[in-house]
Amino acid sequence: MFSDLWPLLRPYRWQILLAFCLLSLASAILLLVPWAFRDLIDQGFGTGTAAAQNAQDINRHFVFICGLVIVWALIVACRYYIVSWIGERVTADLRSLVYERVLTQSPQFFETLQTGEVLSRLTADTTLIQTVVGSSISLGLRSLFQFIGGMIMLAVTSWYLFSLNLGLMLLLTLPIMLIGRSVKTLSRESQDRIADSSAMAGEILNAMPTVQSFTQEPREQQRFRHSVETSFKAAVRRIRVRAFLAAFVIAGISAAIIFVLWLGAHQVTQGELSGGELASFILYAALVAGSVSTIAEVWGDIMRAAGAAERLLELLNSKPAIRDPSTPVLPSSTDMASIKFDNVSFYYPAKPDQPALDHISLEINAGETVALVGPSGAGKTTLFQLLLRFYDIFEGSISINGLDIRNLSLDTLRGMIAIVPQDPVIFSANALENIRYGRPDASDEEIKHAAQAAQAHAFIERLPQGYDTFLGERGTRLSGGQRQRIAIARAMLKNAPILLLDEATSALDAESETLVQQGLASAMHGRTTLVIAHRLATIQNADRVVVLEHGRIVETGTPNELRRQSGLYSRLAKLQLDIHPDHAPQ
Ligand SMILES: Nc1ncnc2c1ncn2[C@@H]1O[C@H](COP(=O)(O)OP(=O)(O)OP(=O)(O)O)[C@@H](O)[C@H]1O
Repeated sequence: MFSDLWPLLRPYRWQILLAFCLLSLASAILLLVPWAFRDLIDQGFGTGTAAAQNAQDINRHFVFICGLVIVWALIVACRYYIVSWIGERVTADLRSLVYERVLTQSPQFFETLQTGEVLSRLTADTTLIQTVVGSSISLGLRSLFQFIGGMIMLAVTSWYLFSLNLGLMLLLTLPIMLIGRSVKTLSRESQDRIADSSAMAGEILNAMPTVQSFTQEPREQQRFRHSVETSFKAAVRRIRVRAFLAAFVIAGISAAIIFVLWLGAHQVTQGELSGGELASFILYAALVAGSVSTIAEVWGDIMRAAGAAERLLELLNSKPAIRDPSTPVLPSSTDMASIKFDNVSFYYPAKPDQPALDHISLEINAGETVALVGPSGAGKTTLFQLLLRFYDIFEGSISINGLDIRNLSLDTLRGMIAIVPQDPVIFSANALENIRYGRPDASDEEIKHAAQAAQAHAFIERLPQGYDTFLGERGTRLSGGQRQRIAIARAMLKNAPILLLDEATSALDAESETLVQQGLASAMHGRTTLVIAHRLATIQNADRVVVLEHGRIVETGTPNELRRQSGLYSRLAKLQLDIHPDHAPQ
């Protein structure tokens, strides 16, 4: 498990080595202290020497001990700094890496994993790992050194007492390991529950207006409380086991040491051991006991982090379903684009038995405007998703300029397409930056030009700080129609050869729609455009209309041709256009 994290630690191996050296040094110094005490007791208080000599010896020993402690403190400070630095660094890298992997995932991934869950992994799980890398491991290693050193010094001081002690401790190891393992499982469970509540909160906070308009706040609070309680219970299960582990370790080790000391005390009375030896044995034993209880604690932490690491590695190792081809083909031209859907069939992974598209064949010439029409759920948006290669098709092929899109790099493919989605996203930035999202290197002038074409310029100018006005998270300060116009400006700025409009003007009033249509008409000029529209009035200028129903193409032709037939289009046209004589085509 932790070996999988090694690539993250590798760049900092020199810092780790330095920390390791400081750790060894600090432990070695600490181990010298009881030794100095032994000398102090046995030689400093030694009988038969002159009182003045005695006092000098005591002073010398104390100066030595003070010196040791000061050096020790300095080394501890350096080690603390380096180890915490490594912990923070590795966590920061891990967060960025996980985020980077998540960003490359295809939509299918996000269908099953909620964003709140990803956020919880990015924050809560990485924090656990930070605790372990940034403190627990160093604490554990220090204790391990102290433990090993302490045991060696115990052996040097009294072999007999040491071997007894060692035997008793070995007996305790197995149960400690077993309990540690169950901490890991319980920890994973508790992290999972925390992620559940984050996911729930994330979803609800994104839907506050709906929650409040249906006055569902008490119910949502209840649901969240329930979820938090579940994660609390999972945490309590983990804490219980850890508490038991701590009690077991402290009681077991202390009992072993006390037993050994009891024997030692008898040895002193029988003259087999000096008072100083027993004193230093006690100090070493205390050191060993202290380090064992720290190791147990750290072991619990490590097992807990192992649970978190498992969840993070799942994210790190999940391969995106849609990947670049190993040797992407470079298109000869990206200025113009013809599109060909050849016998395309597609099922969404979540609905494997119901085709979203069923043997679709459609050729669109460069510069042509094709409107996609059809009832809700007919598969219009799906065509866009497939063209952007958000999903791979099961049968047939999609090509641009004669090149199968699976042979193009995702950057090239998506760079050739500008889309105005059904529900445009506005980022928490100002108007200028929101439009610039379409082409990050665009100048302010180009942005304003695109805004003018999308009929967004006038309303942006009227905002309190014009183009510098912050549009709020998810564009809550804009109306639906204004959001659409920002999205249209963004797509226009991208200046790509293919333009996809998914009900791009559905939220506009008739007047702005006419204006935006004019802007769009100039954007469509020379571009291959696919327009999804429910309002047939908006697609009267399309070169061709393709009518979809149940994932199949049922009619194609110019708007006027289709109106003259007695198919689905003419039925829809009768319903929509004939009752709005203003919009009826001439
Ligand atoms: N991510 C998804 N997972 C599973 N099924 C999906 C997914 N997205 C869409 N579908 C289904 O695929 C079918 C086609 O959906 P699509 O969004 O392409 O329809 P549409 O013609 O664009 O509809 P509308 O006009 O309402 O936007 C529908 O039955 C829909 O339920």
